[in-house]
Amino acid sequence: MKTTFVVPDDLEPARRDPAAPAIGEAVPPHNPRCHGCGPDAENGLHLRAVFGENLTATATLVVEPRFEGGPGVIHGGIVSTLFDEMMGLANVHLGVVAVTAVLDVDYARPIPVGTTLRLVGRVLGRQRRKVYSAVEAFDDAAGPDAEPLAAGHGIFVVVDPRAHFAATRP
Ligand SMILES: CCCCCCCCCCCCCCCC(=O)SCCNC(=O)CCNC(=O)[C@H](O)C(C)(C)COP(=O)(O)OP(=O)(O)OC[C@H]1O[C@@H](n2cnc3c(N)ncnc32)[C@H](O)[C@@H]1OP(=O)(O)O
Repeated sequence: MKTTFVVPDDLEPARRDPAAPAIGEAVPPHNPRCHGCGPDAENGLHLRAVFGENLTATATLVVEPRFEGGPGVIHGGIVSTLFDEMMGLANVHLGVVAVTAVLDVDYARPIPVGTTLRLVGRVLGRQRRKVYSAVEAFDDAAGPDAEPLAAGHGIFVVVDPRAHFAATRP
């Protein structure tokens, strides 16, 4: 990967919220209308992620023709959306509400329509209100040792949801 995103080397360890659903359980959607994970989002991505060890969340997604950008390949904006969402879902381990401040995407390989992607989001650590997270997308058919097709990083900032969404929630 050729990203220039810098992960600080002095991150504080992130701690799992004891009240979070157990490892192996589904990550609850943060908003039923969320375009990434919401079951009620018309035309949404409907990602279903599962909590994993080491503050990870994993999901699979088939690249449907409606996700096409260049001929026969996934649109880069869809990859960005998947990455934002998968890191946001991994952050649920922490029991905080954190919104995206920075999203960095390394598009390493073209991803053909029809590919089954395995998406793995992971919390790297914290720095005051910031949560640093990472994500990778693999061809699920390529086996466990395959290189990622794309990878990303994010900085999420912990907010008070009542104040942050006060003006916008229905
Ligand atoms: C009751 C209601 C129920 C609700 C139910 C729950 C809903 C749960 C929804 C979850 C959602 C997740 C889903 C996926 C994630 C999205 O897609 S979220 C949507 C996209 N993101 C947004 O809309 C965020 C828009 N931006 C903002 O609101 C504000 O810029 C932010 C991010 C909150 C930061 O503003 P702020 O609170 O004033 O923070 P500020 O004090 O400036 O900075 C705090 C720290 O972050 C750093 N920082 C801030 N911005 C940046 C930046 N752009 N670059 C680098 N560093 C930055 C600062 O430098 C500072 O760091 P330190 O000084 O500690 O080193």
